[in-house]
Amino acid sequence: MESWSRRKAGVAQAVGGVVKRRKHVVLVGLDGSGKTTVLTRLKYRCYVATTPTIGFNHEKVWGGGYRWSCWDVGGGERVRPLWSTYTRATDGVVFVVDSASMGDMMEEARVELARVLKKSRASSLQLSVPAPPLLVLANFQDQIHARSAEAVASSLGLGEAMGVVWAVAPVCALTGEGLDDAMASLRALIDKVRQDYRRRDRWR
Ligand SMILES: Nc1nc2c(ncn2[C@@H]2O[C@H](COP(=O)(O)OP(=O)(O)OP(=O)(O)O)[C@@H](O)[C@H]2O)c(=O)[nH]1
Ligand SMILES: [Mg+2]
Repeated sequence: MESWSRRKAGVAQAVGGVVKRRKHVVLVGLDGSGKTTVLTRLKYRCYVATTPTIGFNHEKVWGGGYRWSCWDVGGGERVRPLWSTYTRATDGVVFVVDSASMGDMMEEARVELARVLKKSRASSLQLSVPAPPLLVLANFQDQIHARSAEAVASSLGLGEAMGVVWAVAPVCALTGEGLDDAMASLRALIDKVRQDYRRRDRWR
């Protein structure tokens, strides 16, 4: 009898493992910031030459020891209004930045980030789900003039007023440096947001 219930528990655990869903994550950011390079690096574990993304790319990838369903949306000015379609009800938003870019590009990134976060918060409110956390990838860290993660956070105006849980990770998509740590920290942010939301829900 005991061995039967233990076997049943084992089966339940195995099934639980299989049905556990991949976390859904969306890569957004200005054109040329390295989104597709990040995606292909996570998928193939090597550098793949890219061309500008017209629509989107989607891949199932591993990163930081977790499975992800990863959407990479083009960053050209004309397709940016489409970002919010992808960030709606996602588990996490990844904003990719060229840390070595000129000040006016950083300012453009700040404006676009604020815009996409505002829309993401609004749709989460509408769907009664927690706002997805934000991970900023401070990419191009191989460049000599690359800003540090702290400097990128400051240039993007990140702070408590953002209304979302956020973190900045220094990475280089060209070599893959920092990407696994970044994805692991995104997973931790997602878990924290879920736990906080459940805890708050219990007190309502
Ligand atoms: N040196 C360096 N080059 C990078 C890095 N990441 C990406 N690149 C290069 O930057 C260029 C643009 O990268 P993409 O990944 O195509 O940029 P994207 O954000 O997908 O651009 P769109 O699809 O137009 O939105 C490519 O030539 C990449 O090889 C990096 O960390 N360091
Ligand atoms: Mg691209």
